[in-house]
Amino acid sequence: YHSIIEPLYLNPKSKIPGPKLFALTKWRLALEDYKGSRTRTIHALHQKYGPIVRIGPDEIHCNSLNALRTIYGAGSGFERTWFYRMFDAYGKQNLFTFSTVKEHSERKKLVANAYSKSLMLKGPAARMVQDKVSQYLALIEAQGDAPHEIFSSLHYFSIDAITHFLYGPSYGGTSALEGNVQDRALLNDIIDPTRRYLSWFAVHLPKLTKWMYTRVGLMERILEPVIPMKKPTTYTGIRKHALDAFHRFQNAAQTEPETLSTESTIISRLWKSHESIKGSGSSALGDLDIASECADHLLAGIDTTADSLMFLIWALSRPQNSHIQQKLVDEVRALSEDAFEGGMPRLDVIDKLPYLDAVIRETLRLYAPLPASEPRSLPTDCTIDGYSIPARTVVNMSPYSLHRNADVFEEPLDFNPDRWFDEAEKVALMNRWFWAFSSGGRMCIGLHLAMAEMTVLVVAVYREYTTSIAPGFEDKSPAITSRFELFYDESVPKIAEHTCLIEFTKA
Ligand code: HEM
Repeated sequence: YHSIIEPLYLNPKSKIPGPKLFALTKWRLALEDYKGSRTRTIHALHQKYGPIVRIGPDEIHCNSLNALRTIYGAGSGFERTWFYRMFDAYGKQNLFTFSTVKEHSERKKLVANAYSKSLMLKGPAARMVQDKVSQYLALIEAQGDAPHEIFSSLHYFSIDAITHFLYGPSYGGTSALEGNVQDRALLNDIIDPTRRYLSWFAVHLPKLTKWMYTRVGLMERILEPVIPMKKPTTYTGIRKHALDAFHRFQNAAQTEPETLSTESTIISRLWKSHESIKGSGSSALGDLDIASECADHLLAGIDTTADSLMFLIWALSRPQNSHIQQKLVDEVRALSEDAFEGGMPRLDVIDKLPYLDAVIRETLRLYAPLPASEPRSLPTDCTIDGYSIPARTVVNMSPYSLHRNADVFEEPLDFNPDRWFDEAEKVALMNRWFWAFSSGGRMCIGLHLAMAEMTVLVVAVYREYTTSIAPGFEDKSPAITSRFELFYDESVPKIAEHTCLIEFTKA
């Protein structure tokens, strides 16, 4: 009764279309996760069953504007699920992992202003981005005519930018672009493919995973050959770097508090708030809360921006897209000298370049760096797309499926920035389906920082260079890891994991 009759015939979710085996056991979807085919399989289920599909006994997946508003609209009341708890750092929750609206909005108030568009366009953050882009150009220049591996170099760029934004140059800002070996090594555990198995274990067998990774001595040695990812596991180095940066900052703040008044970093904002409410009875931030918050933004800001930039440059470099690259080159080379300061693009000017915007938007549509589902749940019953959904059902939507709806995006697998110049009505519809940064209260807080990094780098690169695919890389798609899966361009025959070879030719 409990295993078959109730889930398949009596549960309100039994009315939702979908394959019976997925409705009977969560392990059917877990198998797709293990194979690394979750997102593509769910997309195929939508194509077969329609905009709402049951993907587990207590889990559904949606693909409609109506569901998007109901679940992810501002004030919807839907909460992040336990799934996000694997992003806690040092045993503390943070913006990414809070589930309740109250906890989340209290924390968000402390940092939201620092990520606002107006602060990003001018001031220290904009100068920091220009500085990192100029170091990126120096790296390409130093490479000469040899092909350049942009997966790594763009990760150097993104880690340097986000660490400087969070901690400033003195406490945790990295120098990977300038060749610092230790800082570059922080990225080593990101490229280990076994990180996908570790994610699978952490999500599907969390207690066993925790047990395996906390053993010491003989037991640790016995388990070593069977653990999903050898130690150090993903982000171990980055989390340690983040904690060290926090301690350096804490020392400085305690010994020379006057340094704080000149700092505009995220860590200094959190510290000031921590100091101002300490002892006042309100819930002050603990030391590790600050460390966890910064570590989380650090992790959120590395792969996302680097992976998007890599796909953007790769897509523009493909021979079939040379006309697209040419339009972008024409736009950025037509900019007047006023659009630059110290040789670097001024963010407040290039923010409004229409073709650049379309290229970035199209990259984030087709190659969203976080393409997979974003699980949420509601403490009460609700209705989605006409179906009754019991309280605490896990509901999901994904950029991958939203961005491949052929009724909205014609020829969805084509990289075509020109689609964003279609009739106003069509563009308005595409914008409503565009979901790379999520939406509502839990929308990406780093959106404007990411856009700043991408726009300055792309303008600076295409003002000075044209790019093409390096010989030997023509039939390969670069590929990125997101959770348990590898994502790449599905129309290209071969995959090159975590590598992308590009030739830069000076104008
Ligand atoms: C192209 C670049 C980026 C994309 C496409 C992106 C996308 C996203 C998405 C889809 C989410 C929601 C995830 C979910 O609910 O499962 C998110 C949340 C978040 N992102 Fe980004 N992100 C990018 C860059 C950044 C950067 C540079 C930062 C730097 C701080 C950042 C910080 C965050 C944080 C802290 C959250 C949690 C926000 C909250 O819950 O209030 N992201 N991002």
